[in-house]
Parts: sequence; structure tokens; C-alpha cells
Amino acid sequence: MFSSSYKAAVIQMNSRTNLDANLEQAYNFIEEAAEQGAKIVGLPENFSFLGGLSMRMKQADEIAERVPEFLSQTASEFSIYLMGGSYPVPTSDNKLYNHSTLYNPQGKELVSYNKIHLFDVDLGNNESYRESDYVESGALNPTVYEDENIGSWGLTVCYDLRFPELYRKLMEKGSHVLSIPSAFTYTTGKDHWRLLLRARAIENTAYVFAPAQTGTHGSDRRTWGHAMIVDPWGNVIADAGTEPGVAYAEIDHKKIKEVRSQIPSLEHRRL
Ligand SMILES: O=C(O)CNC(=O)[C@H](CS)NC(=O)CCC(=O)C(=O)O
Repeated sequence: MFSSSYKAAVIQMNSRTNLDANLEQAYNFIEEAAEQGAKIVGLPENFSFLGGLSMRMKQADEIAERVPEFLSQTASEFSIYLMGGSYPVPTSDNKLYNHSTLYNPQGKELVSYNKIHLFDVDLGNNESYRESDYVESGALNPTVYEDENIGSWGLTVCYDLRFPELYRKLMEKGSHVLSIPSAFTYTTGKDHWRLLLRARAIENTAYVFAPAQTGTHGSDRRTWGHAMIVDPWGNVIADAGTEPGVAYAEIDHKKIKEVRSQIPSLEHRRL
């Protein structure tokens, strides 16, 4: 367990198909968060490129080269932990991993995770998604990073949020904070996002840290926003609303201890 509380920042972006513009938007919000004293800052799913699938495939090598450089330099420039949302990393068979990552204040990558659950759904009204057409599911390897400064962070991405068994595995590895960078659709977000985030926090007595995408991304994509931090009791302690921006909350080891002693449900598990 870490020993002090710290300020965390979730970034909400409106990423599109211009890598430079997206990185600039991310940089400006990270700078703002660092100036506000955040020790850890998180970017949303596909912060570097959203929409424009064929363009993304063409630029995938460039994105996969530039984004880690950007994350490393920015984390060390502002001396913060940086959760790099997710970005596409080409696989050997011409697909992508939806890759999430965590950097330390010296700009070193600490841990990374490839999204396991892929968003293949038909929502009606001509709204459907086939993430598995271009993304390869990651290894079934629940991924946690821990140190004495930030505690134990479990990495997941977006649609993973709907699979509580993944979070149970992360809890078995001692997570204090569940990271869920997202680009939830407007259609599902309005009914499911807040409820699912609060449920994961309550059932795991852990913080939920969820940067998000918001607004429209080209003509066929609309995301819900409401980047959020939820405390282990299930209270929403930061909500970025619907505009791009940054939302802040304190992550406090005392709160985790308090809730886990009030309701030791993790210890009461039978199955
Ligand atoms: O590929 C991209 O451009 C960005 N990635 C996404 O938007 C991903 C995969 S399509 N979206 C989700 O996982 C939404 C999940 C969701 O909305 C739900 O579970 O309801």
C-alpha cells in the first residue's frame, strides 16, 4: 500500500484523425494537469487517433513510433506518472493492438497492456462496430503495476469495463486503482457508463480512473464524455462533463482502508 494521498487527473479529449493536432491537445491538457499539481495524469482510449480507420492503418507505424516518444518526453518534462490511454501498435499479422501503457516521472515505461475484449456490437439504427476486424485481442494477462508512490494500478481499456471477471483478477493481484481509458459511444454511454464505473468501484472497493473521449469524431462517431474518477465507496469524485478538459480528484490510501474495513466484501468471496 502507498502511504500518502495524491492528486490524479483524467483527461477528456476530442481526438480525430490528425496525429499532430491530437498530440498537441494531449500535451496542453497534461501541462494544465501538471500545473494543478497532479501526480498522475491519464489520457483516453485512442487519444492519438480516433476515427478514419483506413488512414489509421496507413499511419499505424508512424503512430506507434511517435506516441511512446511523446509519452516518455512529456512524463519526464512535467515529472508526472502518465497513463497513456491507448494507441494502436501494429501486430505481426497486419492488425493492431489497442495498447495501454504507464510511464514514470523519469519517462520510463513501467508496464503495458493490450485490450482483451473487443467491441463487436450492433446497436441498431445503423450503428455497429467491429473492432476485431482490425484489432487483435491481447494476451489473457491481467496487468498490474505497483510502487510506493501511487499504489497498485490495474490496466484495462474501454469495453473491458463490461467484464467484471477481469477486474476480479486485477483485485487478486492487489489493485487499488482500476484504470479504464475509454471512448464510450454516446448511445451506450448515456445509459451504462456511470453505472458500470460505479459498480466496478463498489464491488472491488477500489478507485476507478476513467479518462474519456467526447463529442463527434468525423461524421459517423459520437462519444459520451464524462471522464470520471470514482472512489471505493462508489461516489463520483470527478466528472469532466461533456467538453474536452481535465477533471481532478484525490486518491487516498486511507479511503481504501476505510471502505475495506467497513465492507470487507473482497475477503468474503466464496467462489
Ligand atoms: O477504435 C477506435 O477508433 C477507438 N476505439 C473505440 O472506440 C473502442 C473500440 S471500437 N470503443 C469501445 O470499446 C466502446 C465500448 C462501448 O462504448 C461500450 O461498451 O458500450
